[in-house]
Amino acid sequence: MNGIPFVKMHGLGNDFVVFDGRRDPAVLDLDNATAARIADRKTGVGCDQLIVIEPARDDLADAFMRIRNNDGGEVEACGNATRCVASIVMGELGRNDAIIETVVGLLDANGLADGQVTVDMGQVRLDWRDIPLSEAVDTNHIPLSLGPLSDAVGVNVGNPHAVFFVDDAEAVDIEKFGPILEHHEMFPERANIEVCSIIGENQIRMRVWERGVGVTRACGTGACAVGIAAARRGLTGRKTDVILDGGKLTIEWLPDDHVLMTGPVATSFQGFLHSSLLGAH
Ligand SMILES: N[C@@H](CCC[C@H](N)C(=O)O)C(=O)O
Repeated sequence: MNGIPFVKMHGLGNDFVVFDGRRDPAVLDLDNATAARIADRKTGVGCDQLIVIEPARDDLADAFMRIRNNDGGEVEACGNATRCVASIVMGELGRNDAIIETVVGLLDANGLADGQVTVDMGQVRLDWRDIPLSEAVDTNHIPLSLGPLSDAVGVNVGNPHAVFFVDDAEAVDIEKFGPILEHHEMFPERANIEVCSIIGENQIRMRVWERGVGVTRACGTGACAVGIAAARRGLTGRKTDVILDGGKLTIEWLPDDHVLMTGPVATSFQGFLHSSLLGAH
Protein backbone atom coordinates (compact mmCIF):
# COMPACT_ATOMS: atom_id res chain seq x y z
CA MET A 1 0.00 0.00 0.00
CA ASN A 2 1.38 3.47 -0.92
CA GLY A 3 1.39 6.44 1.40
CA ILE A 4 2.14 7.13 5.03
CA PRO A 5 0.19 5.01 7.52
CA PHE A 6 -2.00 6.69 10.09
CA VAL A 7 -4.62 5.58 12.58
CA LYS A 8 -7.87 7.45 13.04
CA MET A 9 -8.78 7.55 16.75
CA HIS A 10 -11.15 9.45 18.97
CA GLY A 11 -11.97 10.21 22.57
CA LEU A 12 -15.74 10.69 22.90
CA GLY A 13 -15.98 11.77 19.25
CA ASN A 14 -13.12 14.32 19.47
CA ASP A 15 -11.23 12.80 16.54
CA PHE A 16 -7.59 12.56 15.57
CA VAL A 17 -5.36 11.51 12.72
CA VAL A 18 -2.39 9.92 14.50
CA PHE A 19 0.92 9.55 12.65
CA ASP A 20 3.99 7.75 13.94
CA GLY A 21 6.96 10.03 13.32
CA ARG A 22 9.28 7.50 14.95
CA ARG A 23 8.75 5.30 11.91
CA ASP A 24 7.84 7.88 9.24
CA PRO A 25 10.16 10.91 9.44
CA ALA A 26 8.22 12.60 6.59
CA VAL A 27 5.55 13.60 9.15
CA LEU A 28 8.07 15.31 11.46
CA ASP A 29 8.14 19.10 11.13
CA LEU A 30 4.94 19.43 9.10
CA ASP A 31 4.20 23.07 8.36
CA ASN A 32 0.88 24.62 9.37
CA ALA A 33 -0.54 24.65 5.84
CA THR A 34 0.21 20.95 5.31
CA ALA A 35 -1.28 20.02 8.69
CA ALA A 36 -4.42 22.04 7.91
CA ARG A 37 -4.74 20.33 4.51
CA ILE A 38 -4.58 16.86 6.11
CA ALA A 39 -7.02 17.84 8.89
CA ASP A 40 -9.53 19.42 6.50
CA ARG A 41 -12.69 17.28 6.32
CA LYS A 42 -13.42 18.21 2.70
CA THR A 43 -10.00 17.91 1.06
CA GLY A 44 -7.94 15.83 3.49
CA VAL A 45 -8.43 12.94 5.91
CA GLY A 46 -10.37 15.12 8.35
CA CYS A 47 -9.97 15.46 12.11
CA ASP A 48 -10.21 17.89 15.01
CA GLN A 49 -6.52 17.43 15.87
CA LEU A 50 -3.56 16.01 13.97
CA ILE A 51 -1.18 14.13 16.25
CA VAL A 52 2.40 13.02 15.58
CA ILE A 53 4.07 10.54 17.93
CA GLU A 54 7.79 11.31 18.04
CA PRO A 55 10.79 9.90 19.92
CA ALA A 56 10.89 11.06 23.56
CA ARG A 57 13.30 13.91 24.34
CA ASP A 58 13.24 13.30 28.09
CA ASP A 59 14.79 10.07 29.42
CA LEU A 60 11.77 9.57 31.69
CA ALA A 61 9.23 9.71 28.86
CA ASP A 62 8.08 6.82 26.66
CA ALA A 63 7.14 9.00 23.67
CA PHE A 64 6.66 12.63 22.66
CA MET A 65 3.31 13.81 21.28
CA ARG A 66 3.00 16.84 18.94
CA ILE A 67 -0.47 18.35 18.65
CA ARG A 68 -1.95 20.48 15.87
CA ASN A 69 -5.45 21.87 15.66
CA ASN A 70 -7.70 21.52 12.60
CA ASP A 71 -6.44 24.95 11.43
CA GLY A 72 -2.86 23.56 11.38
CA GLY A 73 -1.59 25.56 14.37
CA GLU A 74 0.53 23.74 16.93
CA VAL A 75 -0.85 23.71 20.49
CA GLU A 76 0.36 22.68 23.90
CA ALA A 77 -2.21 20.17 25.16
CA CYS A 78 -4.99 17.80 24.14
CA GLY A 79 -6.50 15.60 26.83
CA ASN A 80 -8.47 13.23 24.62
CA ALA A 81 -5.50 12.65 22.27
CA THR A 82 -3.21 12.03 25.25
CA ARG A 83 -5.41 9.09 26.26
CA CYS A 84 -5.30 7.77 22.67
CA VAL A 85 -1.51 8.09 22.35
CA ALA A 86 -1.04 6.59 25.82
CA SER A 87 -3.11 3.56 24.79
CA ILE A 88 -0.90 3.05 21.69
CA VAL A 89 2.31 3.39 23.73
CA MET A 90 1.04 1.14 26.56
CA GLY A 91 0.19 -1.49 23.90
CA GLU A 92 3.70 -1.26 22.47
CA LEU A 93 5.29 -1.54 25.91
CA GLY A 94 2.95 -4.27 27.16
CA ARG A 95 2.35 -2.18 30.27
CA ASN A 96 -0.59 -0.42 31.93
CA ASP A 97 1.26 2.83 32.33
CA ALA A 98 3.15 5.27 30.13
CA ILE A 99 4.69 8.72 30.33
CA ILE A 100 3.73 10.93 27.40
CA GLU A 101 5.84 14.03 26.78
CA THR A 102 4.36 17.22 25.30
CA VAL A 103 5.76 20.71 24.79
CA VAL A 104 4.49 21.59 28.27
CA GLY A 105 5.78 18.59 30.20
CA LEU A 106 5.49 14.92 31.09
CA LEU A 107 2.01 13.40 31.54
CA ASP A 108 1.53 10.16 33.48
CA ALA A 109 -1.08 7.81 32.01
CA ASN A 110 -2.58 4.63 33.42
CA GLY A 111 -4.77 2.05 31.73
CA LEU A 112 -7.72 0.82 33.79
CA ALA A 113 -9.25 -2.66 33.83
CA ASP A 114 -12.37 -1.42 31.99
CA GLY A 115 -10.27 -0.09 29.05
CA GLN A 116 -10.51 3.55 30.10
CA VAL A 117 -7.36 5.60 30.53
CA THR A 118 -6.52 8.07 33.30
CA VAL A 119 -4.06 10.87 32.53
CA ASP A 120 -2.52 13.25 35.03
CA MET A 121 -2.76 16.41 32.89
CA GLY A 122 -0.21 18.15 35.09
CA GLN A 123 -0.31 21.20 37.31
CA VAL A 124 -3.16 23.58 36.68
CA ARG A 125 -2.30 27.29 36.42
CA LEU A 126 -4.71 29.97 37.59
CA ASP A 127 -2.73 33.21 37.65
CA TRP A 128 -3.91 35.75 35.02
CA ARG A 129 -0.43 35.80 33.44
CA ASP A 130 -0.53 32.05 32.99
CA ILE A 131 -3.99 31.69 31.40
CA PRO A 132 -2.86 34.06 29.77
CA LEU A 133 -5.13 37.12 30.04
CA SER A 134 -4.32 40.57 28.71
CA GLU A 135 -5.05 42.32 32.05
CA ALA A 136 -4.49 41.67 35.74
CA VAL A 137 -7.97 40.47 36.78
CA ASP A 138 -9.33 37.84 39.18
CA THR A 139 -9.33 34.68 37.04
CA ASN A 140 -12.27 33.31 39.05
CA HIS A 141 -14.38 36.24 37.79
CA ILE A 142 -13.10 37.50 34.45
CA PRO A 143 -15.07 40.64 33.59
CA LEU A 144 -16.26 39.63 30.14
CA SER A 145 -19.83 39.54 28.79
CA LEU A 146 -21.34 38.53 25.49
CA GLY A 147 -25.03 37.72 25.04
CA PRO A 148 -26.03 35.24 27.77
CA LEU A 149 -22.37 34.61 28.73
CA SER A 150 -20.61 36.59 31.45
CA ASP A 151 -18.25 36.32 34.44
CA ALA A 152 -15.89 33.63 33.08
CA VAL A 153 -13.42 31.47 34.99
CA GLY A 154 -9.95 31.27 33.46
CA VAL A 155 -7.99 28.01 33.72
CA ASN A 156 -4.78 26.88 32.03
CA VAL A 157 -4.41 23.10 31.70
CA GLY A 158 -1.36 23.46 29.45
CA ASN A 159 -3.68 25.41 27.11
CA PRO A 160 -6.02 28.38 27.77
CA HIS A 161 -9.69 27.97 28.70
CA ALA A 162 -12.53 30.33 29.61
CA VAL A 163 -15.45 28.63 31.37
CA PHE A 164 -18.93 30.20 31.47
CA PHE A 165 -21.68 28.92 33.79
CA VAL A 166 -25.28 29.31 32.64
CA ASP A 167 -28.63 27.84 33.73
CA ASP A 168 -29.05 25.87 30.51
CA ALA A 169 -25.97 25.11 28.41
CA GLU A 170 -28.18 23.64 25.63
CA ALA A 171 -29.85 27.00 25.07
CA VAL A 172 -26.65 28.91 24.24
CA ASP A 173 -25.78 29.58 20.59
CA ILE A 174 -22.18 28.45 20.96
CA GLU A 175 -21.51 28.67 17.19
CA LYS A 176 -22.34 32.36 17.39
CA PHE A 177 -20.56 33.36 20.62
CA GLY A 178 -17.65 30.85 20.59
CA PRO A 179 -15.58 32.38 17.76
CA ILE A 180 -16.02 35.94 19.09
CA LEU A 181 -14.85 34.90 22.57
CA GLU A 182 -12.00 32.73 21.22
CA HIS A 183 -10.57 35.85 19.56
CA HIS A 184 -11.49 38.33 22.34
CA GLU A 185 -8.74 40.81 23.25
CA MET A 186 -8.80 39.46 26.83
CA PHE A 187 -7.07 36.30 25.49
CA PRO A 188 -3.74 37.15 23.83
CA GLU A 189 -3.21 33.49 22.83
CA ARG A 190 -6.93 33.05 22.06
CA ALA A 191 -8.88 30.58 24.22
CA ASN A 192 -10.99 27.45 24.23
CA ILE A 193 -14.53 28.41 25.31
CA GLU A 194 -16.66 26.16 27.54
CA VAL A 195 -20.33 26.74 28.33
CA CYS A 196 -21.69 24.64 31.16
CA SER A 197 -24.51 24.01 33.64
CA ILE A 198 -24.59 22.12 36.93
CA ILE A 199 -27.05 19.26 36.36
CA GLY A 200 -26.68 17.27 39.59
CA GLU A 201 -24.38 16.70 42.51
CA ASN A 202 -20.86 16.80 41.04
CA GLN A 203 -22.34 16.51 37.55
CA ILE A 204 -21.75 19.14 34.91
CA ARG A 205 -23.10 19.42 31.37
CA MET A 206 -20.51 21.03 29.12
CA ARG A 207 -20.41 22.23 25.52
CA VAL A 208 -17.25 23.49 23.89
CA TRP A 209 -15.96 25.80 21.20
CA GLU A 210 -12.34 24.75 20.67
CA ARG A 211 -9.64 27.23 19.70
CA GLY A 212 -8.47 26.48 16.16
CA VAL A 213 -11.28 23.98 15.50
CA GLY A 214 -14.84 25.08 16.39
CA VAL A 215 -17.52 23.01 18.10
CA THR A 216 -16.27 19.50 18.93
CA ARG A 217 -18.02 16.56 20.57
CA ALA A 218 -15.58 16.59 23.49
CA CYS A 219 -12.50 18.36 24.81
CA GLY A 220 -10.45 16.67 27.54
CA THR A 221 -8.58 19.75 28.70
CA GLY A 222 -11.89 21.65 28.52
CA ALA A 223 -13.50 19.10 30.85
CA CYS A 224 -10.54 19.54 33.24
CA ALA A 225 -10.99 23.32 33.11
CA VAL A 226 -14.73 22.99 33.77
CA GLY A 227 -14.22 20.63 36.74
CA ILE A 228 -11.68 23.02 38.25
CA ALA A 229 -13.81 26.10 37.55
CA ALA A 230 -16.87 24.52 39.19
CA ALA A 231 -14.85 23.57 42.28
CA ARG A 232 -13.28 27.05 42.46
CA ARG A 233 -16.76 28.57 42.43
CA GLY A 234 -17.96 26.15 45.12
CA LEU A 235 -20.54 24.65 42.74
CA THR A 236 -19.17 21.09 43.03
CA GLY A 237 -16.56 19.11 44.90
CA ARG A 238 -13.13 18.47 43.41
CA LYS A 239 -14.21 15.23 41.69
CA THR A 240 -16.87 15.62 39.00
CA ASP A 241 -18.43 13.90 36.03
CA VAL A 242 -18.45 16.17 33.00
CA ILE A 243 -21.02 15.27 30.34
CA LEU A 244 -20.01 16.32 26.84
CA ASP A 245 -21.83 15.83 23.52
CA GLY A 246 -19.80 12.62 23.02
CA GLY A 247 -20.12 11.19 26.54
CA LYS A 248 -18.63 11.42 30.03
CA LEU A 249 -15.19 12.29 31.42
CA THR A 250 -14.39 12.05 35.13
CA ILE A 251 -12.24 14.88 36.41
CA GLU A 252 -10.43 15.10 39.74
CA TRP A 253 -8.56 18.20 40.88
CA LEU A 254 -5.98 16.95 43.37
CA PRO A 255 -4.78 18.85 46.45
CA ASP A 256 -1.34 19.32 44.78
CA ASP A 257 -3.13 21.14 41.91
CA HIS A 258 -2.61 18.37 39.39
CA VAL A 259 -5.74 17.30 37.52
CA LEU A 260 -6.70 13.73 36.60
CA MET A 261 -8.91 13.00 33.59
CA THR A 262 -10.44 9.55 33.02
CA GLY A 263 -12.26 8.46 29.89
CA PRO A 264 -12.44 6.08 26.94
CA VAL A 265 -10.28 5.63 23.86
CA ALA A 266 -11.48 4.37 20.46
CA THR A 267 -9.92 3.47 17.12
CA SER A 268 -12.03 4.06 13.99
CA PHE A 269 -9.79 2.82 11.18
CA GLN A 270 -6.25 2.63 9.82
CA GLY A 271 -5.37 4.33 6.56
CA PHE A 272 -2.59 5.62 4.32
CA LEU A 273 -2.02 9.29 3.60
CA HIS A 274 -1.81 10.07 -0.11
CA SER A 275 1.56 11.70 -0.77
CA SER A 276 -0.09 14.65 -2.55
CA LEU A 277 -1.41 15.79 0.85
CA LEU A 278 2.15 16.18 2.13
CA GLY A 279 2.88 18.83 -0.52
CA ALA A 280 6.55 19.78 -0.52
CA HIS A 281 7.46 17.06 2.01
N1 LIG B 1 -9.45 18.50 21.99
C1 LIG B 1 -8.50 18.83 22.94
C2 LIG B 1 -7.91 20.18 22.98
C3 LIG B 1 -7.13 20.49 21.70
C4 LIG B 1 -6.40 21.80 21.72
C5 LIG B 1 -7.29 22.99 21.81
N2 LIG B 1 -8.20 23.13 20.71
C6 LIG B 1 -6.42 24.25 21.93
O1 LIG B 1 -6.28 25.00 20.95
O2 LIG B 1 -5.86 24.48 23.01
C7 LIG B 1 -8.62 18.12 24.27
O3 LIG B 1 -9.17 17.00 24.29
O4 LIG B 1 -8.09 18.61 25.26
